[in-house]
Amino acid sequence: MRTSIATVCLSGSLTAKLHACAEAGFDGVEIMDTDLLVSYESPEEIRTLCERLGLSIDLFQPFRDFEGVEEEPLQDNLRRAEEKFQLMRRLGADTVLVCSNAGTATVDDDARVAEQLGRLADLAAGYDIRIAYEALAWGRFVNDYRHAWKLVEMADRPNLGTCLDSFHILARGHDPSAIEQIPGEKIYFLQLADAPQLDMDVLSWSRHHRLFPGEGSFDLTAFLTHVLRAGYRGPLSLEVFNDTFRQTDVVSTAAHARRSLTWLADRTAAANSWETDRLEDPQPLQDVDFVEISGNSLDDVDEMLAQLGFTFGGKHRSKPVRLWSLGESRIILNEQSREDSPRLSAVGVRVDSAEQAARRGAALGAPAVFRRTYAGEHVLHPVAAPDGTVVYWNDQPPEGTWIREFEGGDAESFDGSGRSGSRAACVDHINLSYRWHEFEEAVLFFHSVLGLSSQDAQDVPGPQGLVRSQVMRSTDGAVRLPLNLAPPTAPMPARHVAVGCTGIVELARAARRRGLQFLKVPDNYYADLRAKFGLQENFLTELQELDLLYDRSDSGEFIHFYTPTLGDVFLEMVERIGDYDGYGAPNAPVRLAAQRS
Ligand SMILES: O=C(O)c1ccc(O)c(O)c1
Ligand SMILES: [Mg+2]
Repeated sequence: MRTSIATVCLSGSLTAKLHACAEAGFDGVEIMDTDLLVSYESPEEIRTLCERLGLSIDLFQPFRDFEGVEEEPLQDNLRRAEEKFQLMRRLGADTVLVCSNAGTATVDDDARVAEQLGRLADLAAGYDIRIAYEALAWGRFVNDYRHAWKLVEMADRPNLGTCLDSFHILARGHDPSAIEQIPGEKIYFLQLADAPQLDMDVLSWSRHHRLFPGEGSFDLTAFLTHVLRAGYRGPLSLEVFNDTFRQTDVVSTAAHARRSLTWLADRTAAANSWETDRLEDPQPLQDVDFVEISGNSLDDVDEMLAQLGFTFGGKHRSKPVRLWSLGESRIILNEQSREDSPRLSAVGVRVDSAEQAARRGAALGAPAVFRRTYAGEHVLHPVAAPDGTVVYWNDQPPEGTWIREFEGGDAESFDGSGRSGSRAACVDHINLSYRWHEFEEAVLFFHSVLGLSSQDAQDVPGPQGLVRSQVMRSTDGAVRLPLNLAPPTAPMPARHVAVGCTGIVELARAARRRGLQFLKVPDNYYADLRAKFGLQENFLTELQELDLLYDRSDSGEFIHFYTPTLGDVFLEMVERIGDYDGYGAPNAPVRLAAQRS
């Protein structure tokens, strides 16, 4: 697989972009005219730099609005084109992108448009240039790839082909299967972009909200399958217009972009049982092994866990690390940390093969994390998520491995198996928050490295604007990670672990007796609950006395409460009744506001 990327995806000067593309391992680039015209380097200097960096210039995009015009403007368009062909000769680029006319077209006549494209191709032939004609989703008369291909076929020139762009095809809901009817050698170029499903005008959607493959909701695996079945063998090129990516660090965004193509090629090969470009398959996730909270003094967290009814599982025999558990939920407190305040620092998941999972992570560029282990200790293979949260894979039952390294736990109720108490508790979900420039990369990481799939994002009103919440989960829901994105200037929301339990009302009452203060819920909330659900008065009073929150769906009920925030982390206890499958989203504004006051 050859890979390429449009320079418009990235931030900075053209030379900085080219260096970053080479460093990320791309084979080539698409250069947009604007990137060149704002550069002080001559076309020859850019050509030499690309050669030195091992990058080919796979596509150049120098003008718009060529075809579908009357003869007089066409003459001027041909003149413009010839100047750009001369420039391409200096640049060493041999394929030019011509987008369907979105601005000046007045002629809706396929025969005349095909004839005009033919004249352009004949002019380009004198410069050994190929024309790749692309249907923009908002083209005036040509906005469907099948129409663009028909015009190319009608013009019938040896140096005229088409450029397919997944965004224009999938955003319009056009069936991509007809791609297989285009001869592969006539598909001159392939541009790939994912996008979230948005209900907005397609031009703004395209210019601001495209995403790298694996981060949105387009079925790019099926799309690429059609293109490869057609016989296309050119580069997979990313053309992702996105305001965030054009502001983030160019080197890390280029690496992030490159990983999205590794993921897409792997999943497409896997879906078709092709041998090439395959990685190890993602390991199905069984459940959450543990969650780790770090900080250099975690006494407050110990106290809070004891108040919640967690059992002390012992101290690690060689490190300042402690274990607490409630049922199957295990929380590790790690004081080997330079950070003052507690933060959620690691998540362990259980899989069939930790080594295979680690190999897939490495192939997708997830940085390996070194954690000191001593003789006889279970060796894990952690990697870092984009925000630094460490992810561990474990393929052994916890009682057979790392649990044994903890000594001096509460033997009465802690049976050494990692389980404690009789409550059927487990980690229900882990809520992670991201800064504006980390979010998409985190989605790609959890999707590609851990094999989690995205559910539809929701916007939750917070005190400083909408917080985007997107749940990533394993197929059976055993591992669920709601990811939160705060508005750019708002403080980062704290992260939290939600522990599922039964008998939450008694659990809350016992925690109160042990002195735990919950996050205070306003009385107005309970008046609203009464109006919304018509709850029994004594149940409502019980909820209110204990600061419990409540939600109900067609499939069940949800009762939950939050602890105060310690440093950057807090806990939530949740009880799911029936088949309730959400996260209490209607209550999130209450939590976000309470945490700010
Ligand atoms: O938004 C645009 O103008 C634009 C330009 C070139 C492309 O290949 C494209 O997909 C969109
Ligand atoms: Mg395009």
